[in-house]
Amino acid sequence: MADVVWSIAGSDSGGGAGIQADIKAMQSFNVHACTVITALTAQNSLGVEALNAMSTDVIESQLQALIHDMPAKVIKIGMLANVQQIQLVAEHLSHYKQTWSEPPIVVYDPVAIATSGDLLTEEDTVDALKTHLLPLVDVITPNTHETQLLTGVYLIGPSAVKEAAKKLQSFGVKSVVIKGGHWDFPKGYCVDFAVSAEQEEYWLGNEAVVTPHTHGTGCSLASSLAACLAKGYPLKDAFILGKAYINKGLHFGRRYGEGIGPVAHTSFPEELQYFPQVIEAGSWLGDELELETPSEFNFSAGFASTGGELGLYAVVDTLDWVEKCLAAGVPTVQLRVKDAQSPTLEQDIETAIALGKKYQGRVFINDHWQLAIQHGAYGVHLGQEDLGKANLAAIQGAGLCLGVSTHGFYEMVRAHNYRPSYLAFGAIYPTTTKDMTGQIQGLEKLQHFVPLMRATYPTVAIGGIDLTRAAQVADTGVGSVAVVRAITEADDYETAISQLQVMING
Ligand SMILES: Cc1ncc(COP(=O)(O)OP(=O)(O)O)c(N)n1
Ligand SMILES: Cc1ncsc1CCOP(=O)(O)O
Ligand SMILES: [Mg+2]
Repeated sequence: MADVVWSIAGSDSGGGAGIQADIKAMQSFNVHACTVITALTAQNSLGVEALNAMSTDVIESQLQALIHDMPAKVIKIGMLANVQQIQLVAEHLSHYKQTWSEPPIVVYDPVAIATSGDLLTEEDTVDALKTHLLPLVDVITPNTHETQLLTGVYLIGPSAVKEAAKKLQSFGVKSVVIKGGHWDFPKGYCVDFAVSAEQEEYWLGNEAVVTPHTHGTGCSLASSLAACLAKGYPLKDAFILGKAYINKGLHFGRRYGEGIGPVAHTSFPEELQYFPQVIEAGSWLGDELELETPSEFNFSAGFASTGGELGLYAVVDTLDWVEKCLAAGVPTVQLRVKDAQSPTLEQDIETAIALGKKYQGRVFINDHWQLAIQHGAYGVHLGQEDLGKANLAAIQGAGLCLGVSTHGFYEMVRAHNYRPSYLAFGAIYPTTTKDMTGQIQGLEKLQHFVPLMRATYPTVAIGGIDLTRAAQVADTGVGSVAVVRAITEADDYETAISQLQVMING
């Protein structure tokens, strides 16, 4: 199925919000937008002059036209003008969810009040939304006003935001994204909260972009998030990309009429400056949000520098392979021993570090950071789940380099909080070396990861890379290619190493 997203929403004659914003945002993420128009607003940059709701027959005919010809991966819903519209759309969604072989993901941006302050829906709709629509919604993206309207929870602080999100989930919504654009907490910041269907909570935040040209931000965020979900990105990635897209759009927003202008529609965000921070416990924003388990880690200090890109990177599990790779001129080697009970673990780590010194190669130790510090390794490689467990301050204090695995945009922005020595992106292709189910990134995503991070970090691509794929991976501009089987299962490992080196280094 092609990446088709439907927008069920109102038309904004001023071109800044509603259907018009949705199409532009979806186009920026290279998905195809189909539209079902629920209302025609007569609107300009100064406000809403009239609202003409479509009859349910007109909405029904638009849905019928799309159902068989262009079924959606994601259905994004914006303005629903009255109870009849809510009931009709809910009936359709319920039917699609039960009968489509690939049921659509439903994203609902509960448009209630325009940026101008004008009401965009009849007042008796809240009960109908709760009864009919919310139980069918996979992701809801209300702003603070809409959250308060739907939940009755007044957002006086971070715990109230969490309480409101839980209440939305109690109405049947799976995941909740509460946008903090109108919240101004902490002062001058824009902080958003998300909780997933699995109850994982996280906050994203950045300094508020100061501009009057904010019309259409809500619709555009929900549409970019919907587009990313249609491309198969996990919600965390879709959300952080949506935020970056809006921040960039606010930066380039401009006036077209007498009043406030619309958020600009630009392109897939590939500039780190527009991305929000993933807020960690122990950081300044984390403290403001009263996040638990404050860590002693100094976020701004950063880890030792590798002095440049890492070139061919061999990930191996024996000393024999460490030595063969170093002797064949591989500049970066990782000892990856997954058996923490191995009786020779410490000895192997010590010897691998000594071999690195002998051959003047960089030897990273996977997982076993205490032994790496103890024996003076060049560096340590850790996964995302290790970031909260390992003593990063000790690794930093001992002057070791730190490499961090990332599997998507959210994780790489999170890793950026720690200012590591390099970032690894994976798995690019399916691999039999490690179970990476649900974490295959593909070349297209790598093409976005590299420009985002290359100016700030040495970059590494890993997972399923072999001689047939290394050239196209290197073409993305990634600084290093990490491989296991391409070396250890090669007929002639030395030839494989030299061929890989040529592909990577040109
Ligand atoms: C260069 C490089 N990138 C990624 C990984 C994966 O590390 P991690 O996420 O810690 O998983 P395990 O390797 O421990 O299974 C890596 N080892 N090296
Ligand atoms: C350790 C690891 N992390 C992500 S993919 C991977 C294994 C890569 O192995 P291969 O190069 O054999 O596909
Ligand atoms: Mg590991």
